[in-house]
Amino acid sequence: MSTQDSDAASTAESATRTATGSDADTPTAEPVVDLSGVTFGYTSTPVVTDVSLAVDQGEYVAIVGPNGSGKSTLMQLMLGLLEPDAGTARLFDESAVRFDDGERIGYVAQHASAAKEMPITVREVVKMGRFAHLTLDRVGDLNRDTIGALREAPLETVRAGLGTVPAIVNAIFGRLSRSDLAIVDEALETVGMSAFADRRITQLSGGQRQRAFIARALASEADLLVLDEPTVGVDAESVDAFYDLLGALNDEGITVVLIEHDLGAVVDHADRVVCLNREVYFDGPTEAFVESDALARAFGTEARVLTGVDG
Ligand SMILES: Nc1ncnc2c1ncn2[C@@H]1O[C@H](COP(=O)(O)OP(=O)(O)OP(=O)(O)O)[C@@H](O)[C@H]1O
Repeated sequence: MSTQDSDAASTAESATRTATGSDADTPTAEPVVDLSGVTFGYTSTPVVTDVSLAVDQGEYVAIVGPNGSGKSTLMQLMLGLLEPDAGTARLFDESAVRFDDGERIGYVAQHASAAKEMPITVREVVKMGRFAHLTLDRVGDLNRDTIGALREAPLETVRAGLGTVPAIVNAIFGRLSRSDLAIVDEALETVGMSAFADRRITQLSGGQRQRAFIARALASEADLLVLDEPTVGVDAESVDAFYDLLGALNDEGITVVLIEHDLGAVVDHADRVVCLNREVYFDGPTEAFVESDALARAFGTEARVLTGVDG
């Protein structure tokens, strides 16, 4: 496999795209995600072994692999939620575990199930995307403890999906400015959820809920969208709409990294595929992935069923 060639091609391609989000005029020269020789195990047995992987700004990368192959673990290593046992993980050119600029990342966690425990509306979920932009002068008379917790909130929001303490959420909703609220409205409109803005998140279909989380990521004006199996449990029509939206965001320069079990969707939408089964079996353009033997090696016979490819 010639990953170097493909890396060079994707780097060149991404360099031609226009950046948006908080760094609109200053495209990042360093990779957005940079894993080098990363090994990690929950026990003494590694579930991710010697993975090196760089994602440049503007790329659209799908991570695929069989169940239990380490995809979610790899994503958590990318985000600094887990620390490598060996190797290095960097995010926006900082150590991933120390990275604390939550506004740059929109993370849609697998199933986003935490929402079920929080009786909040779609609009409130999306407002949470603005928390990372609140500065101390805008939180006014909140007491010291709340401010301390608040400063943790953006990262917590990113890292735990919806893991922000409700009391803090309530305390800071009132601190959002008019322009914050306009951004929230725009994000809702972009994902086609304006009509559902005041509906509780628990009263949505899976596809609608995922769109609400995408809107939260949009409202945060993230440069990097990281999505862990975002279309699980989502009906076919909503999946198409979801991918249209993701493609449009990527066209605007937002970097997309997603784990997707549906290889048909990967082939249709992603520019680059990383095929994982504890180690990297393939890393390159989607077309080359389809023609490679990585599927068979990483998935075994499962691959044909997943792709509908006979060969
Ligand atoms: N918190 C954890 N503690 C211990 N082992 C874990 C933990 N999370 C995952 N594992 C194990 O690590 C391995 C990789 O899991 P991971 O969730 O990263 O795989 P995956 O490719 O995302 O799987 P799936 O496609 O089924 O979601 C599996 O064997 C899993 O059982």
